[in-house]
Amino acid sequence: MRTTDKRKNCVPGLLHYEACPTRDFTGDCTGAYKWLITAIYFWRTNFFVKSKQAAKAGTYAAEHSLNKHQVERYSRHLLLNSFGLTAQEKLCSSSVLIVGCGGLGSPAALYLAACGVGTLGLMDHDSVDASNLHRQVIHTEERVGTSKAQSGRKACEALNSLIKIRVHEEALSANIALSIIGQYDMVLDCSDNAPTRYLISDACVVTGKPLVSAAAVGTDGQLTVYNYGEDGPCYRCLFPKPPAPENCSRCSDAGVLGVVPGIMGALQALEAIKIASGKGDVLNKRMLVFDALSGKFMTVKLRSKRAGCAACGEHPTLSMSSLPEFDYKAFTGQEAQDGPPVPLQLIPSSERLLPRDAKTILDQALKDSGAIEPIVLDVRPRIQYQLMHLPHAVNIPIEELENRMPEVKELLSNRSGSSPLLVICRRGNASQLAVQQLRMAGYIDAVDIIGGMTQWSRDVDSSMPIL
Ligand SMILES: Nc1ncnc2c1ncn2[C@@H]1O[C@H](COP(=O)(O)OP(=O)(O)OP(=O)(O)O)[C@@H](O)[C@H]1O
Repeated sequence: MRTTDKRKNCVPGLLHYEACPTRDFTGDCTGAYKWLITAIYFWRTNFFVKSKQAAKAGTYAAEHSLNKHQVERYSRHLLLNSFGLTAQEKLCSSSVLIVGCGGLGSPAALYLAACGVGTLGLMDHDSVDASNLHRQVIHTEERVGTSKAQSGRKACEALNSLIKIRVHEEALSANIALSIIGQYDMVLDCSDNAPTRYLISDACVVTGKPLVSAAAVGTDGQLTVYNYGEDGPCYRCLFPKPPAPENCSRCSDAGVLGVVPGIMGALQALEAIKIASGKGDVLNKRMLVFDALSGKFMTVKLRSKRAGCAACGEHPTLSMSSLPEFDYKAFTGQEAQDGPPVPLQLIPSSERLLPRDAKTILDQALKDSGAIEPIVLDVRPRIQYQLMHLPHAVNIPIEELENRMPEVKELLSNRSGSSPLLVICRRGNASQLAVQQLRMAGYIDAVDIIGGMTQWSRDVDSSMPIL
C-alpha cells in the first residue's frame, strides 16, 4: 500500500503518517531529504505547539480579542445587554491615570482594576498614614508608612493580575505633567489641592485627554467630567481664578466621613468606564453634587467652553511649551503637595517655647500653686479640644479670642503665681496669631508653644493622639 510505503521511508520519529508535515510536498521520504525534512518538521511542530499554547492562554475564538480568563472574569459585564463584548474589549485596551491614591483614588483604582482597564497608572508621592485608613481602602495597617502608589499597586495586583499597572511614585508637577498624562487615554483627578487640580486640567487640555474630576470633604461630594466632547469645559472655564487659600477646606482640617470619598471615587470609576467603553451618557457639562446626610444627589448644568479660557479658549495662553513654565504655586497661593500648612514665623523663635520647656513651666506652676491653675490657653476649634487637650487648658478658639478678651483677663487675674500664659494650637501657627492679639491687648507674658499639640505629642507625651 502506498501509505505503508511512505511510512516505511518516512523520517525517524514520525509515528503517524497523517501527522507527517512532509507528506504533502515530498511524497515518499528518501534518505536525500531525510535531515532537511527532519529540521523542517521540528521547526513546524514547534511552531504549531507554540500556536496551540498561545491559543490556550490568548485569544481562543477568532471573533474577539478576549482570552478565556478574561471572558470568565468579566462574564457579568459581557452578559449585560447594555454593555457586552465590544464595550469590554474597549475597556481592556484602555489606559487610565489616577492622580492621588487617597480617599477618592482608592475606590476608583479598585473598581478600575477589577473591571479590567488595560493599563492603570497610580500616581502619588505620599506615604500611608494611620488616619488614612478609615477611607483609603486600598491601603492596609501593614502598609502604614510605605508609599501610597506602591500600596495601591499591591491592592490592585491582588485583585486582578490580568491588567498592567504602572506606578508613579512622585508628585505631578508642571515639568512632568505632559509626558506622564500623554501616556494615558484619560485622567482621574483624585488629588486634594488647587495647584494640582489646575495643573491636571491644563495638561489634559494640552494633550487632549478627558478628565474625570471629583472632590469630597466633610459630608459632601462633587463630580464632573472636563475636557470631553466638542465643547466640554475645562476646570479653568469654570474657575478662571483660584479660590482664596483660606476658602479651600481639606480633609486634614475639616474632616471627612469616610464613605463619602468612597462613593465619589466609585462614581469616578463609572465615568471612566463610560468614556473608555463608549457606553452611556458621560457627565459632561454637568456636575453631580452629593449630600451624604440628606442622601440626595443633585445634577447642576454647567456652561460650555469659555471663549476667553487661558487653557482651552479661542486664544489660549497655555500650550505644550508654556505649561512646564507655569507657576501653579504663585497662581493659587497654595502648595501643590498636601501636607501640614507651611509653619508661620510671626514671632521670633527666641520668644517662643519648645514643648519640653513648656512642660517644665506647666509642671512647676501646678506644683507651686498646689492646685489646678489654668495657665494654658488652647486656641484650637472646640471639636479638636474635646478630642484631647492638656490638663487644665482653657479653650477659646482663635476666631473668638478678640471678643472673649474679658474671659482671658479673668483667667489671668485668678493666677496666684507668675507663670506666663502658655498658648497652644494644633501645629503652632494659630497660637502665634493668638499671642500677637494677646500682646496687643496688653497681655505681654503670653507665649506660644512651637509645633502645637502635634509637637507636644511627639516630644512630651506620646499617649496624646496626633490629629
Ligand atoms: N500633585 C500631586 N501628585 C500626586 N499625588 C497628589 C498630588 N497632590 C495630592 N496628591 C495626593 O492625593 C491624595 C489625596 O488624598 P486625600 O484627599 O484622601 O487626602 P490625604 O492627603 O491622603 O489625607 P489627609 O488630608 O487626611 O491628610 C493624597 O494621597 C495626596 O498625596
